[in-house]
Amino acid sequence: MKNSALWSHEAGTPAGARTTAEADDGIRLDGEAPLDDGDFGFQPESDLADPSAGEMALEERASLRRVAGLSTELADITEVEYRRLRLERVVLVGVWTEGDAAHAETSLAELARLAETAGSEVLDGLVQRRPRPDPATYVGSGKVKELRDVVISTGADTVICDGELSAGQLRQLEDKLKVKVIDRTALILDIFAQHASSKEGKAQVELAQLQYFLPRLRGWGEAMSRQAGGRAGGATGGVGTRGPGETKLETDRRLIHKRISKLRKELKAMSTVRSTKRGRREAQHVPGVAIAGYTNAGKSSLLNALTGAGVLVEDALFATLDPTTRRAETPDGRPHTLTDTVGFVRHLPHQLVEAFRSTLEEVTAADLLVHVVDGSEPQPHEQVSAVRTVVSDIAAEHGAPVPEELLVVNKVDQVDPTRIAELRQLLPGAVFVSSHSGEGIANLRELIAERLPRPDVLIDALVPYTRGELVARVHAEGELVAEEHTADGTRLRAKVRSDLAGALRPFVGAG
Ligand SMILES: Nc1nc2c(ncn2[C@@H]2O[C@H](COP(=O)(O)OP(=O)(O)OP(=O)(O)O)[C@@H](O)[C@H]2O)c(=O)[nH]1
Ligand SMILES: [Mg+2]
Repeated sequence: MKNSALWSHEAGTPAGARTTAEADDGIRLDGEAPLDDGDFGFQPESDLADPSAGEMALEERASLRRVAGLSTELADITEVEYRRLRLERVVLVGVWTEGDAAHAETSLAELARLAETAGSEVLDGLVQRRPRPDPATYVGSGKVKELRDVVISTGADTVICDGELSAGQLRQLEDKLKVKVIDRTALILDIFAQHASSKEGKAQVELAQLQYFLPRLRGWGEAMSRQAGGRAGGATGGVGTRGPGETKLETDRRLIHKRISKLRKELKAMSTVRSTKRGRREAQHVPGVAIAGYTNAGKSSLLNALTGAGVLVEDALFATLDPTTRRAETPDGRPHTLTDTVGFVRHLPHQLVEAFRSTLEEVTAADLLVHVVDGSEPQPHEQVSAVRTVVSDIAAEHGAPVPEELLVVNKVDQVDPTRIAELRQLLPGAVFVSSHSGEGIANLRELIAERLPRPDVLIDALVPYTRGELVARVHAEGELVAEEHTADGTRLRAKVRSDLAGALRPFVGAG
């Protein structure tokens, strides 16, 4: 008992929950009141007259929230109905293996945010302190009964575990708890499924879901179909009937494998289109800036603040899945691109990292990484390191160097000055901005300009009038020092990149 205190969150969001010792082996976290309406807390910005593309997308998303049980191309596979999880009233449970109480609390609060983003109502949250998750039931077997009591007393229909569980763990827990059990990975995949809107995004999510699902087909599928049978009034067999037979499982597995390879092929074609586009930008020597960071840090808001792009902003996790690229100019007039990217999270499911490879390449292919951190978060440095881990993993996988990083602390309008002073210590070298108030944005533009790669070869050339396209390229790509129109052509002194310098070589020193 000593090391296995069950913690409890009352209904509602545990963010900012108080901690009160209750008994020697148990602590109850009395949370705040539950969110009173089914809304997800978006405050439309009243100062914007026209709805931007992002706002329209948001409206659309809001009106389409929680569509359950959609059939898909794979509808003949029994388990596929679970690909869109029907989470309604959930109890969260985590195993706290290391770190202090605050860590356990933050982790569960994040799980609650994820669950709410997926559209469910969080009824309670429990954390068990133990050295490692139980191999059979995730929480200790003794605690499963306690968890069952919480499920009964709250009327929950789903339990969400704060980790990635094996098929066996999921099945055993479902057997004992008699409600649906899912893990953090499935929850994140569900959010991605709800938010995917482009063809590429949808294919990426489906691939990730199938890959997650495949190894869990047998054990989990059995429990699931039994449960579904019970809920659906016995259509596929009531409680106690067996799951899909071995032959059925084999068929399902084959179908899923087939679908996976089809998706892989499609994604490969789409990624070629994306890299061709990027290649064209690179060929034009337009430097690329990627805006990356933890989910909900304000990456899309920052893109909007820097370019007026009007992309979707939402107080939800993983609002952005499709990268948006906008052209921008430095204050001294140099063109570059800014790309808003998909957010990161602690322990980003590896299936998603793999499926979203081409999207994530936008990050590692950038000349500069603007790494956005939410300054109002209690543990921003942990989010910073979670992001850096994913970025360096992707870079290593591609054999690419990690792009230079500019750390930006956002939402300073929500942070008091003492905390800002603390953050300056904690995150040295960071720039402080507010995408909402515009504070620090001009300074950020200057810093981006400073950090962007500059043309570095100084040339002095006399370009004949028949080669006007070279003069145009110097204007577009280089930094002009002096220009003079002579009888023999245009005399240019400029700083350019090495390949343009090469093209100009025949005319260097000709005057
Ligand atoms: N107070 C305040 N809120 C901000 C600021 N920037 C963004 N937000 C809010 O933070 C939430 C998330 O903003 P987004 O721009 O959607 O964040 P994101 O990083 O793109 O999120 P994902 O795409 O979901 O990963 C929204 O509710 C924004 O209104 C800021 O400077 N100040
Ligand atoms: Mg976003």
